[in-house]
Amino acid sequence: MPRKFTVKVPASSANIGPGFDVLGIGLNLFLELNVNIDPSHPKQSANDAFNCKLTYEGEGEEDVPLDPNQNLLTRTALYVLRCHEIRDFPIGTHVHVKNPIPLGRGLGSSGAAVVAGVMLANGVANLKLSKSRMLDFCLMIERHPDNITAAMMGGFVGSYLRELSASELERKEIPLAEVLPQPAGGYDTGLTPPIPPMKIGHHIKYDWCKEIKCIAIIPDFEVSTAKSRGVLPGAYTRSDLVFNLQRLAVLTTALTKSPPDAELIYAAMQDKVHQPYRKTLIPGLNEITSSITPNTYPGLLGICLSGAGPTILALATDHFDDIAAAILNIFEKENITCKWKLLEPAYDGAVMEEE
Ligand SMILES: Nc1ncnc2c1ncn2[C@@H]1O[C@H](COP(=O)(O)OP(=O)(O)OP(=O)(O)O)[C@@H](O)[C@H]1O
Ligand SMILES: N[C@@H](CCO)C(=O)O
Repeated sequence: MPRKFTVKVPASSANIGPGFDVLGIGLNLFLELNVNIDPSHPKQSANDAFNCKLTYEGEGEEDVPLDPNQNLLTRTALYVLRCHEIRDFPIGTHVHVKNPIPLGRGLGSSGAAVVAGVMLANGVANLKLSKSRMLDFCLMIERHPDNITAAMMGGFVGSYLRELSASELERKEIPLAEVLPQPAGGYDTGLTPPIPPMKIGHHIKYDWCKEIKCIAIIPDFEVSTAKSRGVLPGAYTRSDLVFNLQRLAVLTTALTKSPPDAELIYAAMQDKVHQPYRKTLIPGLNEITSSITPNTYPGLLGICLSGAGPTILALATDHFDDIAAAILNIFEKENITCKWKLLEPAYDGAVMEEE
């Protein structure tokens, strides 16, 4: 019997200033997979490894590999399938990807792809995994929970990885290349995929004051998360950690209150753990986070780097065009062009709809 279903996964913004690797917001920009399984069309092109034909439109269409052996989405799905002793996609699987999330810009494109890959495996093989169990699989691949949790669960979330026992650590502290061998056929060499321990990630969904909108200013260059993590120090001073913890504690509640308190939120979105180090990768970041304030721009609540950058996230209740123009202007002085989007939280997170 032919089957059709759709998977939709939101973009996300992580950190929100002081909440490095902790806070995330799912955003209403959705990676979409249209999945069609028709056993009467077993093989359609030379690239159809593992019974899967992959087609793609949108952000990344020039660069994203369409070989299921190489593509992050299908490699993730194959990892989950192999953990359930399933070798291939069902015969005649066609996955069409529509992606509006820019790659390598700090809007959680890789987190969305990983979540979508896990949901794809769950859907094609009817594994009936809960969202919480699917999160475990995602966290084996992307090992900071902020984007992944926001993409899977939606809304404004705080998350942590639980401390694992020594025997669980043996299974989790596995090189990424063993979880996601590239090509995905690496499992054929006899490697058994490492099955995730249960409940690796824990999260809480905060309320969100609905008047607060999210302005994303997206520069036209990429900064890979790996590179942006590479510039961070291995240790911090106590005063810098306390600075962030104090603000984090205030921010998670400040963003739930109506009307929002701009002075409180602006100060609570300051950070000393990642943004100061990342300004070497993102020209203009320092000026943007220090010169555009609620005093000079009414309606603005706070500004931060989105995820690992280079996108800037501004939270605001009003005057969105003026705030975006001020940020675009600073980037322009650095010869950086940008596009911008007015977004809102994606409250429901990832969804699968069967036709
Ligand atoms: N839809 C997709 N299909 C296949 N691969 C993707 C897709 N989206 C992202 N990727 C892979 O993830 C990489 C980008 O991941 P990276 O973590 O560097 O940035 P990001 O997730 O966009 O930003 P951040 O983690 O800061 O929010 C891309 O270069 C590509 O390899
Ligand atoms: N918390 C992560 C988000 C990017 O994936 C970082 O800032 O590096």
